[in-house]
Amino acid sequence: PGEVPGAWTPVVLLQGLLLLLPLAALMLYWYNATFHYFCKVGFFNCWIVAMATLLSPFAALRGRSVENMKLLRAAILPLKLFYGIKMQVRGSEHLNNKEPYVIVCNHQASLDLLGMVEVIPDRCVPVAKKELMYMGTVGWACWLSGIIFIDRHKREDAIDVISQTLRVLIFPEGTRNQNKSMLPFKRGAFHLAVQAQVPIFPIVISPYWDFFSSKEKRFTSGTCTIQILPKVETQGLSPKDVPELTETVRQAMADALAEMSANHCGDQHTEQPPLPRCGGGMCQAGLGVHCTTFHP
Ligand SMILES: CCCCCCCCCCCCCCC(=O)SCCNC(=O)CCNC(=O)[C@H](O)C(C)(C)COP(=O)(O)OP(=O)(O)OC[C@H]1O[C@@H](n2cnc3c(N)ncnc32)[C@H](O)[C@@H]1OP(=O)(O)O
Ligand SMILES: CCCCCCCC/C=C\CCCCCCCC(=O)OC[C@@H](O)COP(=O)(O)O
Repeated sequence: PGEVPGAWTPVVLLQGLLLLLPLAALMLYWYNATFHYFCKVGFFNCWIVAMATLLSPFAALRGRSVENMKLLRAAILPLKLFYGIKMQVRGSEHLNNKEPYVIVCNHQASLDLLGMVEVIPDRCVPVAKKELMYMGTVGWACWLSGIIFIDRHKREDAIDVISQTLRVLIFPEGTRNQNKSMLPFKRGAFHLAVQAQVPIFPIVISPYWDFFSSKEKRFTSGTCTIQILPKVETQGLSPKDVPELTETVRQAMADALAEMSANHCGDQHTEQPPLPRCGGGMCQAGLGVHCTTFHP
């Protein structure tokens, strides 16, 4: 008793186990939501690292250039197909603009990259935290693509770096946020637009609740809507207008997010914290947003 019968040597047992392992992984992938989630997130990260490693040498031939953003986009675009995520872009006609501008977008998760590459115009670069620069070949690929890195703890340096580019995509929440409401906005993007007197394009990516949640470890397929809102002009505005401008844009984006949430997720309504209302000054300054929307 206790002895392994002749044919069942440890080697055979090991072989059997090795055969069973992929099968067990496959079963887990289909029937265990958490395992499914980690596989998909793992694949996302591996894809990014692999693509960055493959493409960086080609990008390096050109040197640091916003033209390399095209390579980066091409590498990320197919990911939505692997994940079965349908991207719907609304309002893309608003972005037909040859002049400089500042794009502001809500930031939920790394998955925003999929939405970002759908809409980011040519020669426009995102602003990212400097920690991304140290992520091996990923950081190198980002640097080669002209992505602007800021140290969020060094305000003066960050302001200085952001001010040097004028076709820029900024996540004004400053960090990832999957809550039902948007975080208060950082003001850098709005100062930049006012200083350069260029318009702001607000972009809202619909909530991922119905197919992705890092808290609940859920990642299925689904539809994501990217809404490009009408541009907000800054001509004639001065730095003192920045706080009101920031709240006006945030409110327009919060309204769009609330509408998308209601359409997407039936019973999950967004909870918007009370915000300063769109003031008369901004409306009179012709900010290009429909203030009626802000006074329900
Ligand atoms: C195959 C290839 C693989 C590669 C794939 C990878 C691709 C990745 C690409 C995408 C990356 C996306 C990454 C996203 C992120 O990393 S999000 C994190 C970083 N982003 C931000 O932080 C957003 C930008 N932040 C700002 O603009 C901030 O305003 C900042 C300048 C950093 C200052 O922040 P902070 O001090 O925390 O807060 P406030 O905004 O409240 O500002 C404080 C006071 O400073 C005044 N201020 C701000 N900016 C200016 C300015 N330009 N000029 C003058 N004054 C300014 C502001 O008004 C505040 O003062 P008051 O309170 O108004 O008196
Ligand atoms: C040899 C070294 C190898 C390093 C390997 C690194 C592995 C990294 C793998 C994949 C990286 C995916 C990068 C996607 C970046 C998406 C942008 C993003 O979401 O950044 C977070 C930032 O917005 C806010 O950060 P916080 O929410 O404040 O935190």
